Amino acid sequence: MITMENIIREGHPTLRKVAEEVPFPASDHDKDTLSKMLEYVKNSQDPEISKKYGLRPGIGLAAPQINVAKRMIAIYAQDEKGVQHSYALFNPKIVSHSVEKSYLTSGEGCLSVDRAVPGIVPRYARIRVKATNIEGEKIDIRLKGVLAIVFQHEIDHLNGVMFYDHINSENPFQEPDNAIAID
Ligand SMILES: CNC(=O)c1cccc(C)c1Nc1nc(N2CCN(c3ccccc3Cl)CC2)nc(N2CSC[C@H]2C(=O)NC)n1
Ligand code: NI
Repeated sequence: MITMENIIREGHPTLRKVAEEVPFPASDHDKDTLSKMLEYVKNSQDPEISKKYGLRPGIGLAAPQINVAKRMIAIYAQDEKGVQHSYALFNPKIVSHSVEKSYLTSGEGCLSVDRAVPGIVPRYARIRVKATNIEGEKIDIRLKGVLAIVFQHEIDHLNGVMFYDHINSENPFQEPDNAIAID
């Protein structure tokens, strides 16, 4: 299982690399890695398992965070209706997005960042993502709310981008124009 020892922290060069596309069909090794990434995110949200293994909670994880420079992400999050969503994806790509922005009013955290970095992280409010799931099926999904935010945060990791790269350094709490605040 993946634990915090497997998660690299800011300063490690892999976090600033552009990750490689996963060739198809995905190898059993890559499928196993992606499955373990989803298992981490689920475990990290379980009070007993996260306590037992000292896991920091998260709703998303990208392969570069476990020092694997491949385009793989795992997401386990509830939408605003409380519906649980689970994604283990190869080669996710944002194919279109809204002009309108959104942001988490409490800012963003990252399992590879062992400090709070206060500030508003402007994201696209709605995105369309194409990817291949762990079963090898092509998916084409439209996302909004927290799911849109976590997808953008994790896809950023595949391009060597950290959430705080988006924070306005002059005024970290400046609300972006035309943006939806998400609590
Ligand atoms: C600096 N302020 C803050 O961190 C911050 C502070 C307050 C609120 C928010 C909303 C903040 N922001 C923030 N909180 C989260 N969690 C809230 C707690 N939760 C969780 C915790 C326990 C059990 C189950 C779960 Cl579900 C896990 C997820 N996650 C992210 N991000 C940014 S996008 C990727 C995602 C991620 O997984 N990061 C590790 N941001
Ligand atoms: Ni992160």
